[in-house]
Amino acid sequence: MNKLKIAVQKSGRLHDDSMKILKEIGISVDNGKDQLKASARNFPLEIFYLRNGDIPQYLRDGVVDAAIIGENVLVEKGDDISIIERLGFSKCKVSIAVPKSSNAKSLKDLDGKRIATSYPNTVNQFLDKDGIKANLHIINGSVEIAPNIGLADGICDIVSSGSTLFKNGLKEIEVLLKSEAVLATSPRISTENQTLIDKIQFRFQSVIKGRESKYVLLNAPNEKLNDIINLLPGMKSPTVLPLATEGWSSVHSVINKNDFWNVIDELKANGAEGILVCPIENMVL
Ligand SMILES: Nc1ncnc2c1ncn2[C@@H]1O[C@H](COP(=O)(O)OP(=O)(O)OP(=O)(O)O)[C@@H](O)[C@H]1O
Ligand SMILES: O=P(O)(O)OC[C@H]1O[C@H](OP(=O)(O)OP(=O)(O)O)[C@H](O)[C@@H]1O
Ligand SMILES: [Mg+2]
Repeated sequence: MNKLKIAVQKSGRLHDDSMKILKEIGISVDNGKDQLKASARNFPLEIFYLRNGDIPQYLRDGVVDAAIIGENVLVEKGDDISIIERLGFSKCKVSIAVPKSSNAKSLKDLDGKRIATSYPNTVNQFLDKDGIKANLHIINGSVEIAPNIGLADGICDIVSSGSTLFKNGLKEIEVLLKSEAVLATSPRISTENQTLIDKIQFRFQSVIKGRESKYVLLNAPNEKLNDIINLLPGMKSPTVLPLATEGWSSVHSVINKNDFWNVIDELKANGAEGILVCPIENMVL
């Protein structure tokens, strides 16, 4: 039987969240940690466990049909690869940083200087855009140490919490790009497998929408129902059911999880009581 081949990072920062989201879209695999390939039990799909940095080439060659990969890796070496879904995890930045004592305020100030990085193509794209030149020192890891050992005047690397920069006496001066895990597809995907990826993409969308939303239940005095409903628009409109207690209703709605904290005080001020906020597994619109 024809199977969709999807790559995930073998080990590293993307692995666990990639496996988690595959599980949430209903793909179940035997623990494949020590295997390089695993078959799903309940979908025509094979998972290939690969290095994140190698995945763009596998996609380009059509060895895999799709992949969960860091967007920054596609900027670096996969600008011909299509992103079909942003997955909302492994969020980070690719930034320029310099020693705290440096006067440089942006990449432009590193004209003619030395920059250490694992992302030379990305840095070059931005250098070319600004019409400046720098000497790139390409290293595979521990980039933040380079200025301290006299190897570079600045660095370009991944920044998330900023603690690695801080520990190495560096400061961020420019964010080149923001990145998150994405679902990307091969330019050589077959029509048959495109149909399978469409099915999978729909499932990813349902899970991501669900993760962004909360199901809210509350009790409201009837005279305040309209005000409360206006605060909770819901997917179509909120569900309103009478409570056994005269003059009260139960209101059910779906709300963006970030919006909830913005309306909670107003809900309470309008007399809402017994507010429950529940996670949503999937949301099919
Ligand atoms: N500190 C971080 N916080 C959030 N996301 C990060 C962080 N560091 C890296 N990432 C994201 O996770 C991806 C994988 O990072 P990781 O360090 O595990 O592997 P890698 O060294 O880039 O890849 P490989 O699998 O080729 O060894 C990166 O491409 C980036 O998108
Ligand atoms: O801003 P922070 O939260 O400190 O994260 C940034 C650090 O995380 C990544 O390294 P990682 O830990 O993945 O190690 P690696 O260089 O071996 O991949 C990245 O290369 C930075 O060094
Ligand atoms: Mg890393």
